[in-house]
Amino acid sequence: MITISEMGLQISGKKLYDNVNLKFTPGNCYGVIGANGAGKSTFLKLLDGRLSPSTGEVHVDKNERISSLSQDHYGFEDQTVMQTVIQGYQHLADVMEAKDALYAKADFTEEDGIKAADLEAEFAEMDGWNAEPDASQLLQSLEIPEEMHQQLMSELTEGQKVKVLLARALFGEPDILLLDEPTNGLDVYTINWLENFLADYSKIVIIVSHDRHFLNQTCTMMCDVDYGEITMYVGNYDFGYNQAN
Ligand SMILES: Nc1ncnc2c1ncn2[C@@H]1O[C@H](COP(=O)(O)OP(=O)(O)OP(=O)(O)O)[C@@H](O)[C@H]1O
Repeated sequence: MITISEMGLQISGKKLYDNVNLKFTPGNCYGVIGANGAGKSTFLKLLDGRLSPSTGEVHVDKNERISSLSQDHYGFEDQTVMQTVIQGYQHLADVMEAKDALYAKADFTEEDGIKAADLEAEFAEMDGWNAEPDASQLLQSLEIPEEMHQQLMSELTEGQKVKVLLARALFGEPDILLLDEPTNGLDVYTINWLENFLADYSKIVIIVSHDRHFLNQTCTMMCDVDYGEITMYVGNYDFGYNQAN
């Protein structure tokens, strides 16, 4: 769950939000709407900790993992497709790497054995043994075939990169999924696929999008950012629009 209490934010002397109080609960998909420059993307940055509020609090339950869709299409050029997806679950990727480094040691000590056992337990708890098959399945359902999974991101087309970054965000069932303009650069087939994926998702999803059709298909709640306030209402985009007019 995410709880926002008396939250305010000023950027460069400009008040963006004032005294915002909201709760986000699992099983809901929230659409964030508002005029250009109202503060929709900045709101996502407050949720995933890239920004801190000037006043009040943004509280995320301990042990809840947040995953954000990366907008940086060229940020992973020297990684393989598979690495890019798995690193979306950073802690899992770190444990995988630490384990591999330990086993690669020429002078593996008793102490290393104890460390390795701890890492193995943590790895199993995160369902690490299924990480590659799960990532592979996710990629294939996004039409990135198996023979591309060990290719470097630099070898992919722009459209393929967008799909891999989407797989990276969705990988490992994050507790909180933040999607800023997820339909940008996606073909109609993939947009439909994502709509179906989100319809079945039981965690918290928060989407910033100008794509009204997509918001109508996916959202159960809307957050309207307007003049420093964020108002939450039940329903999808059209439902809220009809209520307000
Ligand atoms: N790091 C920053 N420094 C200064 N101003 C910023 C910074 N980040 C955001 N802003 C300003 O805060 C306001 C909100 O920006 P934000 O990108 O959140 O808006 P938005 O609602 O997502 O807009 P759009 O729909 O155009 O993407 C804008 O006026 C923007 O210029």
